[in-house]
Amino acid sequence: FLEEMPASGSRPGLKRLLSNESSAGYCERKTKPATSLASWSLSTESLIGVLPVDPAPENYIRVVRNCIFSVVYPTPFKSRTLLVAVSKNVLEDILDLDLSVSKTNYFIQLVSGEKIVSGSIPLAHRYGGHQFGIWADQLGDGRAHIIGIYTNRYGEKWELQLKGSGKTPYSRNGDGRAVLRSSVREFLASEALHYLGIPTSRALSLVVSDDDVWRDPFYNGNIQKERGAVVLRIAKSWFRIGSLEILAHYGELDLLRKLLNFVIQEHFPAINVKDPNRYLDFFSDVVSGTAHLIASWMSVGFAHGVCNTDNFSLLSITIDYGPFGFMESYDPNFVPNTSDDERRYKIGNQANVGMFNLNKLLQVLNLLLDPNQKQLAAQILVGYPTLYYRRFKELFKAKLGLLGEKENDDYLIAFLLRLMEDTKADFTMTFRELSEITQAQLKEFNIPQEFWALETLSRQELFSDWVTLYLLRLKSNMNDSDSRRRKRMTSVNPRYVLKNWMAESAVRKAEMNDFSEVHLLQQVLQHPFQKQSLSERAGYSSPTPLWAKDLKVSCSS
Ligand SMILES: Nc1ncnc2c1ncn2[C@@H]1O[C@H](COP(=O)(O)OP(=O)(O)OP(=O)(O)O)[C@@H](O)[C@H]1O
Repeated sequence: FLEEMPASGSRPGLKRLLSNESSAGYCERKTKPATSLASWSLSTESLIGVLPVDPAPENYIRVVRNCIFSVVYPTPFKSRTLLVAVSKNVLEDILDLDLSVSKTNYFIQLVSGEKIVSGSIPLAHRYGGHQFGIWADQLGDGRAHIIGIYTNRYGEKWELQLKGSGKTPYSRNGDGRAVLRSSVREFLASEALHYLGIPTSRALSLVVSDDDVWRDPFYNGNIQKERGAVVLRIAKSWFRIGSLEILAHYGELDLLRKLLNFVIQEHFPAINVKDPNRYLDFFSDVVSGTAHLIASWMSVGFAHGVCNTDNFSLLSITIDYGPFGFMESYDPNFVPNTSDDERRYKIGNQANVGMFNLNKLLQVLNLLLDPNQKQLAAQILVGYPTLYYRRFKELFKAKLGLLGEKENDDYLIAFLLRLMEDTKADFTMTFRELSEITQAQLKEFNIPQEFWALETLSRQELFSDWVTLYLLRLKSNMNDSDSRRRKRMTSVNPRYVLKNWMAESAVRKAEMNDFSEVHLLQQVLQHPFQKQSLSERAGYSSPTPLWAKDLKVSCSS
């Protein structure tokens, strides 16, 4: 992780925005969540009142120019639908609705795309992007519909989007659908990242239908029948780097300016939209937000899997849960995406790919900058590696319980990661067990039997050297005690992450209409830092079961 970064540069002055705040930060609510949807309203007016819409009203696949959105209604499933899961936290704390609302017919109709809240005009967004490093031209929401924006009791605006809800003008060769398998994964993982404290889109609900959807999961001609599903997901904004790239590519510069001004005005309140340097400030925020986001992925071993520019949010939140994976045994070459033959999106390369994507954003912004601003923007990008590495180090120091700054901290972190790489020790559980073990136990190499990850790590002959250095470093923590260290470390080192085998186990049951493990994982992953008996019994902190040792995740969704 440490060696693959490009050389660092100077750090630009930065105003950090990003507020995908966790609900934990909310003050206690004064009003009760609504028990009916009767007066609950959604609208897309705040988008389409400002940003141009495709003049063609018909829903057919086409090249679209000079607009940001197409008006297009979701296509309801033909068969019956079933509500598989709901996030109570999203429903109550963000959307101000009582859980009882999710039991109503109307709710299921809304979250499956069968009905639209009266007055709200559903939209598909036009965007482009670089996929695997190559310009892909027009992409757009080919199976997603923004069904409205909700303004909650804090005045926050949240965009509600269905994924898997039917064809749009941007569907290209696709069927507009998503399958249950990938929808379970997106539903669980986006919520899991939120509870790990990582900025992300959230998921309100997961609906499955009996509609047939045909997929070739491993692109080997083995086509199988699956079931269509829809996730209702929410974000403050769904705009991506690709949202700007398409406008730059087609020379739609007035529209580019308009969209940028809109994004800044709506989502970057610290930037004055009249300031001639606003695009520089915006770039600076996106650069730091992206650096922080990727560092936080690394801190929990999360590999996004498809870091294309159309999957990189302008708000630096995690979006598009495709063939993502949480790394199990530590390996910087870990690639969750089976179709990424060149390993472009391996976990150890995510920070570099972030730089590539930010450079694509820079190329777009350069069209609107004067020569002096262009120079400054280039310097901002040069500062990205430093920002990334600083955040990475902060997070890994916290994972090791280190306070203050010591000369050898980099070495201590790199040394441990190297030991983990050599032994293939489990990433999540190594850090967790280091959080749970006492210094006295470590000193005596008295590793409790159930600490299987540390046991693996200890097989490396240099383990004892590392422990000696680590214990020495812990001594230099000011005003600390071992119990305080352990408490700190257990609050940042999760015991449970959504490993592929867990998601797969839940998916296999869900395909048989048994949603119990989806619900169990949903519950467990809301408290990833707390030891839970149900989760222990399910083996979620145990070594990967044998059946899942060579599990591969399909990229087709
Ligand atoms: N089955 C499908 N039908 C139509 N379009 C699709 C389908 N699958 C993917 N696409 C489109 O292909 C592009 C890239 O796909 P990708 O899987 O990265 O996106 P996605 O997961 O559908 O969307 P998002 O990034 O919003 O989560 C997007 O424009 C997406 O809308």
